[in-house]
Amino acid sequence: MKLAQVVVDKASPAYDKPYDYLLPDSIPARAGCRVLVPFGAGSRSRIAMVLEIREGEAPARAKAVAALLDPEPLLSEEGLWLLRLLHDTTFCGWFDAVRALVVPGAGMKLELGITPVRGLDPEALALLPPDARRLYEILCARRGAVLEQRALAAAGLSADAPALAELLERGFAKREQLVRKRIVDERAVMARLLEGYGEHPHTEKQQKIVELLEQVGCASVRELCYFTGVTRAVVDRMRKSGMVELYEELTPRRASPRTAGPTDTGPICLSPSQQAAFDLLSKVGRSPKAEVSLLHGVTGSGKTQVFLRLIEETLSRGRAALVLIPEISLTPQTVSKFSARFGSLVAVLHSSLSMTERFDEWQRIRGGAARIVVGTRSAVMAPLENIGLIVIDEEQEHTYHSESAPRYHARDIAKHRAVRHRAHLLLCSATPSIESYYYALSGKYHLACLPERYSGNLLPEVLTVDMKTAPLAAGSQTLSEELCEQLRETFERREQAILLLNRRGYHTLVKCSSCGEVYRCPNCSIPLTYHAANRRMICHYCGHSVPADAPCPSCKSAMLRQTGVGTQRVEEELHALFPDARVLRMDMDTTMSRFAHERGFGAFSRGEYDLMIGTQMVAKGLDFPNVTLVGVLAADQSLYAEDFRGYERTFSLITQVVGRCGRGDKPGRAVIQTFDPENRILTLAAAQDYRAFYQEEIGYRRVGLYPPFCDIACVVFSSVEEAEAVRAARDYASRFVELAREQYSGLPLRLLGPAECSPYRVAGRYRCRLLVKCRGDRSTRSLFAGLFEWYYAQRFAAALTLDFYYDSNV
Ligand SMILES: Nc1ncnc2c1ncn2[C@@H]1O[C@H](COP(=O)(O)OP(=O)(O)OP(=O)(O)O)[C@@H](O)[C@H]1O
Ligand SMILES: [Zn+2]
Ligand SMILES: [Zn+2]
Repeated sequence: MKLAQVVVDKASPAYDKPYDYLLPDSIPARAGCRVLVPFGAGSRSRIAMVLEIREGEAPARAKAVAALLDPEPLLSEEGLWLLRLLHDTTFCGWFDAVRALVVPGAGMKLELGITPVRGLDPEALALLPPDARRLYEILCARRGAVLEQRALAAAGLSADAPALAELLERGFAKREQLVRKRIVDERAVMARLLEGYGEHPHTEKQQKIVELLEQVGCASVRELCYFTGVTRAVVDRMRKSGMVELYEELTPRRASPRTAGPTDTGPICLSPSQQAAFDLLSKVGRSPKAEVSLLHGVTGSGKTQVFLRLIEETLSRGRAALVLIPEISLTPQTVSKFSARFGSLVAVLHSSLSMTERFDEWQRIRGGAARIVVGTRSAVMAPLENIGLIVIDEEQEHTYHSESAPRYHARDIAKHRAVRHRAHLLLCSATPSIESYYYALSGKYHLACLPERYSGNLLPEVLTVDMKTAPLAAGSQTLSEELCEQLRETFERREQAILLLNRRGYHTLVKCSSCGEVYRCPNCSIPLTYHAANRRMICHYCGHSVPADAPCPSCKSAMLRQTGVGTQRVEEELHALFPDARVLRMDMDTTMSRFAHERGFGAFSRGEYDLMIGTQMVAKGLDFPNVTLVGVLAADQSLYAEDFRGYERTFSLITQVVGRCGRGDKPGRAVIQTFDPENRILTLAAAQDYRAFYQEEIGYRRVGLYPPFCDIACVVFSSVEEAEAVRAARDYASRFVELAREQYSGLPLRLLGPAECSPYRVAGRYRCRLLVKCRGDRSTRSLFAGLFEWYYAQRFAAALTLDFYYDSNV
């Protein structure tokens, strides 16, 4: 008896596990294919992923697989292995993992459709209320099943109108499930049935198409062939005999800016220190085992050139390369470097691609046409084969950690894949994570260094301005005289400047001038931010907004005064101070549209602006040779995060932004404005002394027991009911202590909390947190798995959610 072990989409957590189904001989499913299976109450069809097919005894009351959805496996053997890895290490739902591995263009979903029951007694029809009758007539006028929402909309009825329930109850219509495949063809040739199709004699194959079209109304020819298993010729014959008509539907699509052939084909010449780093790394890359290296190079040292050479070498050995970059805003520059050198061998994957583009790229990777994949976090799952090199640029960036399920860290997945492929994993950064540097020093990683800039320039000279005493520029509340003087000189020399302000909006706080109350979001425990563009106060967590002239919520006084600064405010001050300077603002508000980054950075690099001001997206990775001044406003901002990585992040941010200037042939200078000039982190970042920062920080991590000396698991409970979140966190904590004592007594574990998250309330939900310091081994995972099982058996209120983050260190 053939059995298919499957995991099922939309299974509730308590039932989310592999199940065995009988696999009839008529269904040629393989591991990695999706199938339809009867599941749950009423045995409705659900989409499922086949993990494994084997011969075995059928379990009692086993059900059978109902249909095959993918004739070719969607997940390769490695894909299935990654699926298990994601599930077992991040404790996500099985289908969360499937979705992380499968490109959305290949996704499908089940939807509810309704079909009318035809040929009923006209008298019975006449007795229906008018709404129900209209709906019934609309259903009858269409072929096959109609999506519920669509039918209701066509009848002008709301979703809760009784008409639909009436039709269903009285047997005038049936509900049925439709599988909708969401493949997006570039230019889809669509097919639909023509009037009178039933009168033509037709073959069995043609009957299959008729049935499918009766069900879905229309479908692309590709989908028709795919689902029915017939060839295109069958459809063509039906067109000739007048049963179906074919028509073209254009899905809008952006021409990819990728150049076809490489435009930069000359040899990559390396400086002596780049050459030395390359020689070391290339030797590591030839090792028959998986290896990890850290390339630690100061800002502007040319790390990109070094790994471009490594990629070239990897390709010449017939192996593929995967390159991860932290943020989409950095993509245009990096991608153009790659396509210039490798042309269409490069595939690009990031989250702001359209479905079609992503699906195209995914197919080029799977088909082997693309041998280099460049992308953000999720690209680490790319179905690339025979990987020889994985590069993670700016490896310390938190964007490599996924904030929704599956909550994986790209670096962890990359490590596992490197082992599987016996590949070389190369981590690059000017400010590596403390963990990576620790491993590099301890010999677990290979370490290559680029101690000086490619241009031969020194690192920028840094001036720290104490905002408690320094004079402000005339008419400004945010810019010191010193910074303005530097800006003036830079503009006079026709050079460019970058200003970093780590907050968006105009003024951050909105305060009542009579009672002093700060205007807070009613759903979240954080203050609202004023945005001049639409004159509203907005919550950056949940999007809640109120008009700027709303009265004070506690005293109803209309007097609301704003304090603090944001990018818009600084932009206005700059316009007043430097009326001739061309200022480009880059923050989340100005770059919402898909191509805004490309346009903005492109214009800046062509010299169309003198000054770029923005949030952290202007701080990292960018390479503009004409930038000679960097200013940091409110440098202390991110120092006070409660997270243990707060210092690391601040150090990195400041070092990186300072590193944006003086990269060409002219020296750079940076001005850091702060209220806390004595602060150690700031002083170290100003000196750009990574080694000294590391020495301090690693001592603190060792004493406080933080990574790399342990792993950290974070369990967050949230609910609209405060008491519920608190109780769940407490119960979980006591269950944890019990289990740890009874079954895992030898494990090194430390439980902290429950404590309130910061902010405590987001989008109306209260959030409580437990921290567990632990060691990332099998027993620890089994302890957490046991706790999950316990949790789902507790029948906590459905509105309560548990989020689990595991912060492992490579
Ligand atoms: N071997 C080389 N040949 C020609 N140009 C080079 C070479 N190495 C570096 N450069 C140039 O030096 C500049 C800095 O290089 P790159 O952007 O790779 O630095 P980086 O180490 O990635 O810096 P950061 O960490 O600050 O992003 C770039 O303009 C790059 O083109
Ligand atoms: Zn007030
Ligand atoms: Zn809010």
